[in-house]
Amino acid sequence: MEIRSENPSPVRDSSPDETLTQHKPLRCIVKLGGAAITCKNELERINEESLVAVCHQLRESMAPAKAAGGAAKILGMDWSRRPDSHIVSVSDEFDGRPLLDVDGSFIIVHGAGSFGHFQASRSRVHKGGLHLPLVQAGFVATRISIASADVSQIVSALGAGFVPVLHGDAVLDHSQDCTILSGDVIIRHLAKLLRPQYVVFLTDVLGVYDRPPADRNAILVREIVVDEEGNWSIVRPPPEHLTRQAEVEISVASHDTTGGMETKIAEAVAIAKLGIDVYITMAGTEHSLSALRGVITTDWLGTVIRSTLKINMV
Ligand SMILES: Nc1ncnc2c1ncn2[C@@H]1O[C@H](COP(=O)(O)OP(=O)(O)OP(=O)(O)O)[C@@H](O)[C@H]1O
Ligand SMILES: C=C(C)CCOP(=O)(O)O
Repeated sequence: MEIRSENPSPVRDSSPDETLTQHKPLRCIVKLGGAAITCKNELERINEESLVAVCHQLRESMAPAKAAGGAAKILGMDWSRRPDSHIVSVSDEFDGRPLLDVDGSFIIVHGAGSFGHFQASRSRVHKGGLHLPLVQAGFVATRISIASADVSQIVSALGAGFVPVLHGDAVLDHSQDCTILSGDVIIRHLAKLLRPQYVVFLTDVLGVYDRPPADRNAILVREIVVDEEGNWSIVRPPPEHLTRQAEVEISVASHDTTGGMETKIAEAVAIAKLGIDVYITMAGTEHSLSALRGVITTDWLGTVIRSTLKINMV
């Protein structure tokens, strides 16, 4: 079974030789899904409660063992809160460890959610046609709707101990001149280049269901395996427990320009094929914290997507 993303990928695939070397191994690439951190059906509205919860969990997961779960021991230098002052604020517990004292081996990619998708879908930027005035206008409007991030220096930023924060965008494209590049696709390419230990997709539902989760009979798919060819199959619950056996039915919001859950599964499968475990779960829950830590227990709720090769090796 294979799901193909509707959008052509504007990012060129790399050969294994192009795998980038870094100072220390990348622990995790995490997607903060737009469905979780924004109110995806309301134009440009952040879901602050969810975003704050996710940020706390990220900080907890990234903190070195000494600080995990305890008081933050970080040298703060946030001038943005005091624009007329150059005073450096130092947390009371500061004990001489360096600025940004986090385990820097994380990359965060956030979804657009209610930013970008509305503008892009109204002007059909994801379908190409940059010569059309409406598409040109939509291309600009989409880019204005989300703040920019410098993607080109990810490895240097990691090497310097920073946590790169990226996002999808309206981009120029070889095959249809312009399109919308999803954060989900960016993650697949980064995973191929940087080989994180695991990848986490946080969204507004617990994982992949056998049908749209709005259906109250929908069943959570707990585990999907991917073979060497990239074909995937559900192993937990056993397919015979599912109404549609090996298939999942997916609905995508009309203003979603990047394929919604369908794209996420396709990208997650491609990542798992590389031998990298992928966890999809709900943001701001105990399950997202476990996923961010890379510690999955039997009572964990979410969808694990992993390679059959890895399972055979265990
Ligand atoms: N079979 C399914 N299983 C799981 N979720 C599904 C399914 N069908 C539809 N969905 C919907 O997919 C949505 C999550 O996908 P979506 O791409 O919107 O997530 P996101 O990554 O958080 O958002 P964004 O792409 O804006 O960053 C959920 O809101 C859910 O209702
Ligand atoms: C500008 C847009 C709409 C980027 C979309 O990225 P995604 O929400 O990660 O799929």
